[in-house]
This record gives sequence, structure tokens and C-alpha cells, in this order.
Amino acid sequence: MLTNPSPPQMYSGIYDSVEVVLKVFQSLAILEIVHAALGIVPSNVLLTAFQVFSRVFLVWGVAHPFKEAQTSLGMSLCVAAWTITEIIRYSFYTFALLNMKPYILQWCRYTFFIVLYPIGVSGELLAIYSAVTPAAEQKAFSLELPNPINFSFYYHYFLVGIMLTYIPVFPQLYFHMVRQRRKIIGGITKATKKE
Ligand SMILES: CCCCCCCCCCCCC[C@@H](O)CC(=O)SCCNC(=O)CCNC(=O)[C@H](O)C(C)(C)COP(=O)(O)OP(=O)(O)OC[C@H]1O[C@@H](n2cnc3c(N)ncnc32)[C@H](O)[C@@H]1OP(=O)(O)O
Repeated sequence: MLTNPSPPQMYSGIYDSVEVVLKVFQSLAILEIVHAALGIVPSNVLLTAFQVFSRVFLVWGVAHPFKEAQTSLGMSLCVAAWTITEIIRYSFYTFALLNMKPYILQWCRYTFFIVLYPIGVSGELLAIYSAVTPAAEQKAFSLELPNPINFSFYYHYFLVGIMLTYIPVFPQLYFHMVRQRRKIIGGITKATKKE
């Protein structure tokens, strides 16, 4: 028993070892929204924005300020899901730019999301949830009444609000990918059958 670390200790090493790389690359992912908005790539701007902001928020608004989120199972789950997704996605984009689309990579790109999205989203929600109590206890980023501008803001309620936004937004992302899969993988299968 003494040699087995308790769950928070087990997960803390994972975040610590990727923290800097995670912060740099998830922040740079904002460029994906810019590229889509400028028409440099034909990605859906709104869906890309939701995808990127949810992760940027996780990194800077949840994991960075709250140790409890860093050491949560949720953080490890979403880091694992994001990592697998992005290795495949960016490899796919690179090959596409070279006018090559290896079928195995295309299949992974439009299939892995079926399990990785639920894992990633569950991880994100668990990580946000683990930050709610510390945010309330520390009164982090909160503004209490009375104050000169007569306005109150409670970050822990904001965190709960963000969690609730996943209910309408996540299905949009998921079913967008389902439609893409049907169009791209489905198309290839039909074409192959015709040949
Ligand atoms: C405080 C604010 C907080 C707000 C939070 C609100 C709540 C939101 C809830 C959202 C939950 C999301 C959680 C998420 O973070 C969890 C995970 O990601 S878990 C891991 C699983 N994830 C995935 O599998 C991601 C799947 N989604 C995508 O891959 C897409 O990127 C998507 C964001 C849906 C956009 O897809 P879309 O179909 O619009 O575009 P594509 O990216 O497929 O690209 C279209 C074509 O453009 C080419 N392209 C795009 N980018 C590049 C590039 N950088 N370089 C070269 N080419 C590029 C691409 O090849 C496509 O070309 P073609 O059609 O010819 O193949």
C-alpha cells in the first residue's frame, strides 16, 4: 500500500510533465479560428471556435489556477484524448497538403472521434467539476457585494455555467463529425464498391 500513490498523486505527474507544451500549443490553436475566419482553411469557424475555446479555457481557466483540476482524473483523460486526436488530425492535414490522403489516416481521423470525443468531454467536465469547490472556497476571480460598481461575479457559478453549455454545444460538434464521416468514409466505401 505504501508504494501505491493515492489517485491525485498518480495523476499529478501527468499534467506536470505536459504543462508547458500543453499551454503553448493549446494557446496557439487560437490561430485555427483565425485561419478559418480568414478563409485560409475551409473549417467551420463556429465549431472550431467552440472546440478551441473549450480547451483554452480548460488550460488557463481551470488547470492553471487550480491544483485540484491538475491532479484530477479528468485532466489526464482530456489530455490523452486531445493528444491522440491532434497527432492524427495534424498528420492528416499534412498529408492532405501533400495531395496524399492515406486511407488508414483518413479512417482514423473520421472514426476515433466516436470514442475520443466522449472521453475528452467527460474529462473536461470532470476537471471543471473538480475546480468548483476550490474556486468557491478561495473566492477565486470573484467579486462580492457590496462594491463600488454594484456588481457581483462568482467564478464557481461561472464554471457550472460553462459545464451546462456543453449540453447544447457538444452534440453540434459530435454530429458534425458524424456527418463528415458519412460523407468522407461513406463516399469512399461506395466508390470502392462501384469499382
Ligand atoms: C469560456 C469559453 C468556453 C466555451 C466552451 C463551450 C462549450 C463547448 C463544448 C465543446 C466540447 C469540445 C470538447 C473537445 O475539446 C473535446 C475533444 O476534442 S476530445 C478529442 C476528440 N476530438 C475530436 O476528434 C475533434 C473532432 N473535430 C475536429 O476535428 C474538427 O476540427 C472540427 C473542430 C469539428 C472542425 O471540423 P471541420 O469539418 O469544420 O474542418 P476540418 O478541420 O475537417 O477541415 C476542413 C478542411 O480544411 C483542411 N484544413 C483544416 N485545417 C488545416 C490545416 N491547419 N492545415 C491544412 N489543412 C487544413 C482540412 O484538411 C479539410 O480539408 P478537406 O475537406 O479537403 O479534407
